[in-house]
Amino acid sequence: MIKLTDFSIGYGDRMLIEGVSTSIPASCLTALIGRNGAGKSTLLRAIGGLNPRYNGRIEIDGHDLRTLQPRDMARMIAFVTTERVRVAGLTCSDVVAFGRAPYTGWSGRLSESDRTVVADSLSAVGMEQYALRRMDRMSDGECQRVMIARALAQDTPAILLDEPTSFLDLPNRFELCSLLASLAHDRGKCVIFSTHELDIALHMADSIMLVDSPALFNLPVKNMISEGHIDRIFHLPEWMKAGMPV
Ligand SMILES: Nc1ncnc2c1ncn2[C@@H]1O[C@H](COP(=O)(O)OP(=O)(O)OP(=O)(O)O)[C@@H](O)[C@H]1O
Repeated sequence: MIKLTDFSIGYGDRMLIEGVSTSIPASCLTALIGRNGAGKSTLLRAIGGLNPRYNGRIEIDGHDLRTLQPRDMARMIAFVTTERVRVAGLTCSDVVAFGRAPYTGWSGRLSESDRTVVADSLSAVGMEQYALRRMDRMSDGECQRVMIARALAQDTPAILLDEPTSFLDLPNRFELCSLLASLAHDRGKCVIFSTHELDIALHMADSIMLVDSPALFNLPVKNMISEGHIDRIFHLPEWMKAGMPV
């Protein structure tokens, strides 16, 4: 689904990731982890088409990212950032409807089928009853669900999320990750989310991408643990190691 070939990225003389080739498949929930400043957001933004200053090649479903037109790109990848859309007066439904922009004409007018997609997307994240509620009156957890509904409405094979669980309490973190897992497993999407929550990454994801600058490891969770990468990078205390999946 997403393929990096001889991929390098950095700022100035500082390489964050260098000479990496790897693939991230569809139907897979991948957690992107690494220490602070390792380059997680930089990598995610590059894959999402928001940072073209990389070397090598990024392919989405066989298309070179550099050759995709913005509208085609928006039909391939949805990006959920930590920013919240809280424009006064906008309803949740309005915000989710933005996700249909790659499919509507210049007027942005929604067809009947666009409206159905918006309603279905809100329903998929359990927010159908919030459709007409104002975004500026949503809690962080509710807001995050609406932003994911917007990504769903974009109807892309890949969804990238930059730290989607920050600001959420523990039950909501696990609930949100369960939702992401079901999008991957039941809808066949390629879902990549960056996180600092190691327990969530290790217990909820199928695969882990670990930025160990300038290397990038991309392995199933169990291999990532058994090969010692987690221990080496995060220096886990014994009590936490005991709770890791084996
Ligand atoms: N526009 C920029 N120009 C120069 N350096 C940058 C720029 N953006 C980020 N950096 C630096 O690149 C490094 C990686 O940043 P990035 O935000 O990708 O890391 P991260 O792994 O997401 O970090 P965190 O876990 O702290 O959110 C950091 O040292 C950061 O200071």
